[in-house]
Amino acid sequence: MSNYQDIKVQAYQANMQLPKLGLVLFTFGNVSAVDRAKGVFAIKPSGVPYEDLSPDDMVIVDFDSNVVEGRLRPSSDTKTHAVLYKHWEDIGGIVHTHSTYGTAWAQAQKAIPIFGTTHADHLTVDIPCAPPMADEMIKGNYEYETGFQIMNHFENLGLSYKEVEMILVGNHAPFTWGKTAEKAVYNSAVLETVAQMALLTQQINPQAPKLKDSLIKKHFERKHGEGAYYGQK
Ligand SMILES: O=C(CO)[C@@H](O)[C@H](O)COP(=O)(O)O
Repeated sequence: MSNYQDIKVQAYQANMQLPKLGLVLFTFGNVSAVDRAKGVFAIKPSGVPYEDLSPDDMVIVDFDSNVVEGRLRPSSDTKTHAVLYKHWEDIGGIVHTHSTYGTAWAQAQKAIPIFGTTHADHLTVDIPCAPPMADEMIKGNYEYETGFQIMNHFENLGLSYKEVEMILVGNHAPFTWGKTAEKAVYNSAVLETVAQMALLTQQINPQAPKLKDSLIKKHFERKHGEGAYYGQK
């Protein structure tokens, strides 16, 4: 039995949610789960169909992207996950998908506007879209630089990764994170449904206004504020 069995199982189970939720096709996408005490994370191997995966196939990697344990090559996006784990100390899981609607907004290089209460139930700002990667980053350490592209965009916008757990990378696709891999998958599903709703909203009414501040506050706070009353005690 591996010393990292817990995170291997967490990463495996979270990865298997992606095709179930319709967030990936073929071998697209990847999920990782971290063990902060051991300084490693478990991530999907690269290019292996979801139906062929088992917990033992998850690859254990440290925050400098060195493989610590595993028979298979880790996800091609491993360095992006490693950069985010290294610098954003509270996150426990990361997801990358090429889900259709989220990716369409990323390809259009547009943040997803906060049009409705579904969006405000989860975050109070537009879902940010980082600029596409510059040529020197693409020629250099591409996936590593993608991690910094994400972090720099959060810093430029003055956003906290603890409050906004999702981003689009321009020309590429969504990344989400959370306290656990399971929460990061939930965030990917939220991003995708909100992306679809926003696109339809703009098609129906190209001048659709964004949600007013009072409704943003009401919906976010009734779920996440001090006096939250959404759901059961
Ligand atoms: O971003 C991409 C492809 O552009 C990747 O996310 C793949 O969709 C999945 O790659 P592996 O995790 O299997 O290497």
